[in-house]
Amino acid sequence: MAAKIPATVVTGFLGAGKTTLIRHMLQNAQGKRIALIINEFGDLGVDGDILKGCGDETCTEDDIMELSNGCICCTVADDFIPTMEKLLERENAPDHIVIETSGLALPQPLVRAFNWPGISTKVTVDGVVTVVDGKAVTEGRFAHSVAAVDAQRKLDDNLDHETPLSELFEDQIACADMIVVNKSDLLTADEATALTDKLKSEARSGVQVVKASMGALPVDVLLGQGVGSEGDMEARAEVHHHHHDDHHAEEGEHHHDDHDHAHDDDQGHHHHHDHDHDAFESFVVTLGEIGDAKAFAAQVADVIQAHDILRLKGFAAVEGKPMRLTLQAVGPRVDTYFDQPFGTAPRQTRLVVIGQAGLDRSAIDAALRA
Ligand SMILES: Nc1nc2c(ncn2[C@@H]2O[C@H](COP(=O)(O)OP(=O)(O)OP(=O)(O)O)[C@@H](O)[C@H]2O)c(=O)[nH]1
Repeated sequence: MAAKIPATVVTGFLGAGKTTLIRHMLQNAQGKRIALIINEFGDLGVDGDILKGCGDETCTEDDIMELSNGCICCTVADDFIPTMEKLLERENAPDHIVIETSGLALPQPLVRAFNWPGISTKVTVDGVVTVVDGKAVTEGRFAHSVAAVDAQRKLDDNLDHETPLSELFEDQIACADMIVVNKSDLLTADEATALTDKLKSEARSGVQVVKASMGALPVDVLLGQGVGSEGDMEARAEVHHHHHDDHHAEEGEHHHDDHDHAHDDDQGHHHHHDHDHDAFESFVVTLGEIGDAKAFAAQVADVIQAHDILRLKGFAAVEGKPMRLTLQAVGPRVDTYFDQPFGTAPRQTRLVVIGQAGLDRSAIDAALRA
């Protein structure tokens, strides 16, 4: 049986920066063929056009499918599943599928849909990425414009949950495998750290929380998480939701404020986009042979934990083994397997370490050598 195609679910409120993040990903896809499924809303949705105009040859118009019949999680069976089936029937299957949910979608029903017969054998959820508007959340709102989120809600006839924003936010956090604190260019370093720590404490253990500006994440960090999220739905419990008759009055009072400031961000006064490239760093550690594969994997897991490493991958030479040990780590999970003989290549261990800027390279290096 062919390997399952990995699918990444990108969720987060209206304006959090999902489209910006996906656009950055497409422009840095390194030849990966990515198909997009976008959940759009009437006039508010221009994401498809933005992404089609990204001009990247790894993503042609044919690779973008739009679901415009309303909230993806409320129309899973009618809309999402058939679209997915169509995509999977194609002759040249994509390397990766990325699904952008609308801001109001509950991610859980969508992820659960990957357990459906006909889908479950062909695709797996690589990871759920929740994009958070760092500025708005720091200021105690959830979205840049709560009024715009409410407008989106009203436009959607198919939306059958009137979940308060705070609960939607909790759901999006509870379902995340990676949380992106976006718009960190609008935060002070202290604010960004405080929010990151808070979200880490609220998320399930092992969930990566990363800061980003303009969704600029290395594609290696974003894709290839290999979680299989559909397999552990119990861990991603939804908070208790009230349906239909709920008046979610608590949100009403913010409307005026939001209106006044609705376009602040578009002025660009406080943006420091030239810092984007400093946000992540990677370096290579080269070692000689290692003694024992299992012990080394455990050691790597400890180093990852101690130094907040996002990704670590490469291969190792194991004493007495002719094969190369491939090592892939996402957060605290380390996968290893022997992939090919070294042949004439030097029997070295080479590991690429990826993390947010500020990694303590010499300490990491020393810990991996220990
Ligand atoms: N300052 C700043 N602005 C950002 C950042 N990321 C996105 N934006 C801006 O925020 C606005 C919304 O970004 P989008 O990527 O469209 O957000 P979205 O989550 O896709 O929103 P919808 O598709 O409408 O749900 C745009 O004007 C972006 O340029 C960021 O990191 N910093």
